[in-house]
Amino acid sequence: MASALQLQGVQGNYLCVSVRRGLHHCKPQIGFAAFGAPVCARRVWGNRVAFNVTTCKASTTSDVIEKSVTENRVVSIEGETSFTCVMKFGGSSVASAERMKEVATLILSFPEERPIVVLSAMGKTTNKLLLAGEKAVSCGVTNVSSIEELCFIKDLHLRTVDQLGVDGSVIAKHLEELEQLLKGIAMMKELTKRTQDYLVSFGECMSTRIFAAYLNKIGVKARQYDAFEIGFITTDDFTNADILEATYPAVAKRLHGDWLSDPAIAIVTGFLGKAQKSCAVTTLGRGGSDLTATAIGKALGLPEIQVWKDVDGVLTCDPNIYPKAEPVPYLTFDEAAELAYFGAQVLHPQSMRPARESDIPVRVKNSYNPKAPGTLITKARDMSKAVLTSIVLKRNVTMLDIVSTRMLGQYGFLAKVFSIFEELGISVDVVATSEVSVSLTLDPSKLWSRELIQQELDHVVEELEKIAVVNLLQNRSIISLIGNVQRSSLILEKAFRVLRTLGITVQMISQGASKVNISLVVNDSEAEQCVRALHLAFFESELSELEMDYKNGNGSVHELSLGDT
Ligand SMILES: Nc1ncnc2c1ncn2[C@@H]1O[C@H](COP(=O)(O)OP(=O)(O)O)[C@@H](O)[C@H]1O
Ligand SMILES: N[C@@H](CC(=O)OP(=O)(O)O)C(=O)O
Repeated sequence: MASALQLQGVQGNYLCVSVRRGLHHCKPQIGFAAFGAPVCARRVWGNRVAFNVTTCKASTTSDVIEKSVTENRVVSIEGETSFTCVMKFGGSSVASAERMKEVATLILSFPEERPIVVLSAMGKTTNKLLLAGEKAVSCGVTNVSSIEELCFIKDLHLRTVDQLGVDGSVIAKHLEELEQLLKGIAMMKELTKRTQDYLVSFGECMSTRIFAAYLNKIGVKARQYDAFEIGFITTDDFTNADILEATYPAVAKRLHGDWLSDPAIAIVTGFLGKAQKSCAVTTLGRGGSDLTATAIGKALGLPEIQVWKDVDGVLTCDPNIYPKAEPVPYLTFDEAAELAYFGAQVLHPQSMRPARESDIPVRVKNSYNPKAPGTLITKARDMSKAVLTSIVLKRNVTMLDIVSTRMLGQYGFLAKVFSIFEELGISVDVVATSEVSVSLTLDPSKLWSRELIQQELDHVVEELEKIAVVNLLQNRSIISLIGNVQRSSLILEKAFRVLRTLGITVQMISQGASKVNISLVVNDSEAEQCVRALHLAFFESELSELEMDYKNGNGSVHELSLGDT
């Protein structure tokens, strides 16, 4: 019974709690009565309740706090007069002075919100910083000042400051330090992952300073924060760090405390953290600002997390592969996580975790088209009519066919295979097994952190060959069909009809335990064509379009009857 309540914190006269495990369907007092506390509900939103603690006995309140703490619940501070939502704007949304002005207008168009704003670096700044770092390794100290990417970054940020009419001093020190850092790299002729993280952090540090200065200039009180200074504690895995639990109470305390003493919109650097052991700046993996936003949402127990992009939400496939991709109105956390993990660039693979843990809805919106409804991501949705939600492509995957050299029925074969991957620290994506063989795919970049170099692959094969016959197949793609796997027969029937018509051989198929994903492995060279044809079959019901597309193809177009889509 006690586990029905999650303490959120005390603010002023209010004690805010999340009511969990179904109790939110009951009156909040019932949940609270689990602690025997005679209190009256002040305000209810979602599954959260704010109680006026001045109307209940102080000793009762501290009992609740103590009990929650000793039961090891997350204690975070939330208050009804503090922030109301987190809004994350990606690089494309803040790529120029013009875009920053539009984002400011957009934020101010929600006067009822008191947002925490998470920003990425401007435009392609992170890529440029990475390139500048690479060039610095070999260009020599005297040539650093003329590295093309450094000049571009300086020019972009100084121009933006100028066009927004804010004081250049907000970024002057950072630009100077950035050049010094690149000179240091040139001198050392080496760019470690740790230095690389420090290097790319300049992007978010500058975009947030410029934007906060602009808001203040137009009379909107804003305060800039570097995530690594306000409690974002991560592992020491530079370039792909993981947020640690200690982050949530620390971030909530800092942001909430500052609001209480001096209310201002918070402008926080996305993507960055502070390593627990070394205390150096870390990054959360490419696209990591989404994760910063959901972590802040969880820390403060906010009612909604908004992620603003340059597309009308999560789409039915990558619009760069197929421009007719359509927005998906609703997704579950599981679907969104799977989609992100299997390569949809639109969301960071880990970003759904904090939102799911705290059951906070995530809205993906378009900052270029704010009226579009976007995608709402929640714990559950009506799946009764859902078949396929989205098609995702992950390219440049390596596949391994591993056949045991032992007799049928040997136990421990799979365990041995996977222990080899564990020892070598290599992530496996998709797996299909029979009694004596296993086919699997390897993540080409270990969650975007580094390339699986040939040397490593050779080493894997060498190890596996001690127990099996191994066939290594490169240049493969995983096509993930994200949707209602309860209807897998329908999805597979339709998908295989499309692929047969195209003359494509599927080299592996796997249905994940998550129940939202069916993965097919094909050759890289065939993958985009497959995605387009599958999109046509699943999301565009006009048979005439199919006929137009396939009339010159190998198979019979009339076989591609769409059935119920
Ligand atoms: N399924 C998908 N839905 C939406 N966008 C996708 C999808 N797959 C790939 N993308 C790409 O992701 C981009 C948005 O993600 P990202 O560049 O990280 O945005 P931001 O920088 O604004 O955070 C889109 O412009 C689009 O090209
Ligand atoms: N700037 C970082 C972090 C990020 O989240 O960027 P974006 O929101 O533009 O994908 C990157 O490029 O990876």
